[in-house]
Amino acid sequence: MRVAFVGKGGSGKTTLSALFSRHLADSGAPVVAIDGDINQHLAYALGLDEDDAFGAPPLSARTGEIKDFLRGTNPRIASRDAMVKTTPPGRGSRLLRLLGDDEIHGRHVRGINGVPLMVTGAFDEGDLGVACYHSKLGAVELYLNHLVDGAGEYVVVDMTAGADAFASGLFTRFDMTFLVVEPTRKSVSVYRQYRDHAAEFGIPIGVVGNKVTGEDDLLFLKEHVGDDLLAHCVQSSFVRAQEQGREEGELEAHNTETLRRLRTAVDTRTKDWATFQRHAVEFHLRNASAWANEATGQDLATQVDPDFRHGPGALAVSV
Ligand SMILES: Nc1ncnc2c1ncn2[C@@H]1O[C@H](COP(=O)(O)OS(=O)(=O)O)[C@@H](OP(=O)(O)O)[C@H]1O
Ligand SMILES: Nc1ncnc2c1ncn2[C@@H]1O[C@H](COP(=O)(O)OP(=O)(O)O)[C@@H](O)[C@H]1O
Repeated sequence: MRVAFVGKGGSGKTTLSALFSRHLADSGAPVVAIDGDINQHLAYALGLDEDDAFGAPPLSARTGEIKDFLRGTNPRIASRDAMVKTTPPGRGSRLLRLLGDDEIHGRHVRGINGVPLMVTGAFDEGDLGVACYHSKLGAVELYLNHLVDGAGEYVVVDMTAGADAFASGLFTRFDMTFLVVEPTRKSVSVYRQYRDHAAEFGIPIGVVGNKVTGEDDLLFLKEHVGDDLLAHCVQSSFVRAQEQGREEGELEAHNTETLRRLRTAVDTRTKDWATFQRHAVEFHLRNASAWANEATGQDLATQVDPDFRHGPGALAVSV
């Protein structure tokens, strides 16, 4: 199952992505966390020392190689240059198992305190004015498009909620999207925007309140978020201590219960591979006509393999 944490910057996406990934990993579940936030902090939130480097290349540094690997022998994708981030898998494409023995997991995953993590890479000065952050997310979208994950396996992506998420089909690649919302008007307005986009495509979302300090905060969230409010985290002295470099205490019981509820919300979803692939194709065709046909000089609609059925059955025959 794939889970995204989105929200306004500073709302606590990274913190909750780290706590949730750790919660899953501690239970023994296979999990891959992915840092897709413009502020690349997830490794540190998982406990990497501030002075240490992550130690594996960011996905965005190897988008070309990743395209070559994933296109495999798919005859509809002639080269890496013809493959864009929305190019859906077809017969001959390489499909991935979670944490499988393949070059993407092998090269890009590093375990941080027991949580396998991949990172998209920082938006650096070289990118200013020449690229948008969504270019960094292309490899994540390709990874998710080619992954065949099962129940009880988890991918947790820490992601910005900005327009970048909607620049491709990335926001449709998840079984559940958790919107992290603080009890503030700004945070609620980001929720409303995201909710409206998600509703247009039938994307399941749930709101997680965060940094709740009392009854007034909770009432504010209930009033503005209503039934979308799945659970909330209270202001956490455990999180604050970690931020201050102190490993002490345990996560508050209320917050642990919230993590359990989030897991239940994910576990009660059922995978619908046909809809997943339909969305992939739909967004590929949109991107093809909006910019990608022109960018590649090809008719990218021909990349769609009408006889490909995504899911565990396709994995069995993948190269
Ligand atoms: N949604 C959307 N709308 C308009 N233009 C877009 C969009 N997505 C990507 N692009 C531009 O296409 C170029 C390649 O994009 P990416 O590097 O993100 O990805 S990929 O080619 O799909 O792998 C790249 O342009 P250049 O930076 O000029 O190469 C992107 O800015
Ligand atoms: N429940 C919480 N209790 C205490 N501090 C929190 C909580 N959630 C987030 N924070 C703090 O708020 C700040 C922003 O959180 P972060 O996860 O980096 O946000 P985002 O990823 O959405 O930008 C960090 O300093 C983090 O430690």
